[in-house]
Amino acid sequence: MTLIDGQLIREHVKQECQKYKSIFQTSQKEVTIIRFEASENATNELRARSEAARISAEQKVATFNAIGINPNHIVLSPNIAVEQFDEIIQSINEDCKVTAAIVQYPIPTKFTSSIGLLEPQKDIDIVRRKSNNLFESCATAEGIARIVESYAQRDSNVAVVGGGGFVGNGVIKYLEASRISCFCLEDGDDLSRTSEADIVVSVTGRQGIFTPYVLPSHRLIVDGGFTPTASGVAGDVDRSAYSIPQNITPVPGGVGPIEMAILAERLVKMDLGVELGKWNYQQLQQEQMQRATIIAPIARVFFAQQATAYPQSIRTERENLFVLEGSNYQIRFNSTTQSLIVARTNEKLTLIRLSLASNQIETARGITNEDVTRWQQIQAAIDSTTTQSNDRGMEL
Ligand SMILES: Nc1nc2c(c(=O)[nH]1)N[C@@H](CN(C=O)c1ccc(C(=O)N[C@@H](CCC(=O)O)C(=O)O)cc1)CN2
Repeated sequence: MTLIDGQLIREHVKQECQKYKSIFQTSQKEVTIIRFEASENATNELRARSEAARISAEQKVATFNAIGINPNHIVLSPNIAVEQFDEIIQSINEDCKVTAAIVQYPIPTKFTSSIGLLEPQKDIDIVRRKSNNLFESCATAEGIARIVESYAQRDSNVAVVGGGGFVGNGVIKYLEASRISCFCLEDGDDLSRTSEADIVVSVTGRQGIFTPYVLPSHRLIVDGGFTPTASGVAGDVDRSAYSIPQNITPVPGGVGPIEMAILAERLVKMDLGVELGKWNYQQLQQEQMQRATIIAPIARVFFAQQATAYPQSIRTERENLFVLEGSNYQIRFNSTTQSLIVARTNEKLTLIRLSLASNQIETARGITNEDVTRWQQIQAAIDSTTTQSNDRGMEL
């Protein structure tokens, strides 16, 4: 089983967007993200969906910030008057600084007709549920279809479980446009019919419905569920079934970050009319692995050398966690898991995770060609140690 890393795609698209960042920053364009709080008498299910909307909205804020667009995150009470909400939508339509707007689902029913007022050219996530001349369906549906395309073969058949809903319906439209054979199953249908497919997409939002008992071995499972629970976030696929398919998008870390990548691509298209190149997950992954294969051994040797020659340069963050930090990168060594992590200083994202026990690269994402060049310079500095080092060792 291989876990498909949605963050790898998100980081790739973020990098692609960097060349437009200064244009966005200069123009001071904005994206509005509107979210409703759960009402006091909301059911537990509705509360969970509102919490998912909050998490998703915060991910959007981070994504838009990263590419130089100002996010304006508005949180509304479900008790405001419909006329008040209509005015908010009208002001978005009239404000030329606002490039795009997203209203997070769930949307209280009394506001659903107001969504139709949103200017179609600003509807980046097709929340009006009507395609505009830019996009066919919501970003989640496009992201799921793009992952399926990365794995589909000529004779593939895709089961879309929850295919009658908004996201599922969008997935089917995208797959049909790409001439990928698919069929729809509804929540409540016999899930064993997924055995007719080599790829399964599940967008029911029913946590853990895919247990090992209903899941034969597939080429790919795309889990579009996201249900916050007391013990963490759950997808439609039960954790106990993760080892069965050949490839699976995990929750969290799968479809969520892929959706953010699609929104970033869409923003570039909406605001600048630029269509970014289509990514293929397996190609991106290969590229990242190649870059990580160059960097990981350099990081390993560098950490070992610094730990031996300049032990004072290693910070003990926890009993089992030792950190070497430079102005560009951090190397973290976990003595319990025997793994080495390379990250950028001041960023949480793991670029590379290397298992020292197996010498396997377990994670590789967000690595640019510039990173490879920098690490090759570090390698050159290691090779000519005495000329480059000072009493703290070499700069990372
Ligand atoms: N108009 C829209 N409404 C809503 C959307 C949306 O995309 N457009 N999303 C849903 C909630 N949702 C899926 O159903 C969702 C939840 C979370 C994420 C996400 O980015 N998750 C990340 C981060 C997880 C974390 O920090 O714990 C991940 O999976 O890694 C995306 C979508 C609500 N309404």
